[in-house]
Amino acid sequence: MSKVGVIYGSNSGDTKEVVQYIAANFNSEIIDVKELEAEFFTKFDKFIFAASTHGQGELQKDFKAKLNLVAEADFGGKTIALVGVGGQVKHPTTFLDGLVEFLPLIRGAKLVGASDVDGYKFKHSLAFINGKFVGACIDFKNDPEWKARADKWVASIKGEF
Ligand SMILES: Cc1cc2nc3c(=O)[nH]c(=O)nc-3n(C[C@H](O)[C@H](O)[C@H](O)COP(=O)(O)O)c2cc1C
Repeated sequence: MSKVGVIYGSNSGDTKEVVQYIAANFNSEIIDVKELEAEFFTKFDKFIFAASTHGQGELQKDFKAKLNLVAEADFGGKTIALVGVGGQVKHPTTFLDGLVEFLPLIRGAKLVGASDVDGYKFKHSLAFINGKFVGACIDFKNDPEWKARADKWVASIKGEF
């Protein structure tokens, strides 16, 4: 199994906890996006980007501040899976919206890990495209079963990672 580079952005630690739980299933190196440098993208062929949504549907601020590095990286032949953490109860019209900020920047990559609604309730999400979320979607604060959801997602991408 080749090593997976895992990058997360998290305000209060929710996404950090989620991504640590997920990454334990892989041979991985995890970094806080605050530590991200361009060289990290040259070290692996597979990546997981994990970020919460804040503000009015915006990508977590530390990841946003490093999007220039994502835009400049060459993801040709590489595989990426996204993990979004958000809140469907208080933010039902912008649920996980921040996740889509990655999409135009990772065009060269093979994007894997789209997931089903699976009981989540929201009015609108930019991250919900063609009947699927573009990655794992986790409502850490409102979903006591989030680990089962994460397990299911990990099983769905195991063939790719
Ligand atoms: C001010 C504020 C704005 C938020 N806006 C959104 C939002 O637009 N969409 C969403 O899905 N979640 C939103 N959330 C919920 C967070 O994404 C959620 O609490 C998440 O678990 C935080 O994870 P973190 O600690 O890793 O940053 C917001 C939370 C706060 C405090």
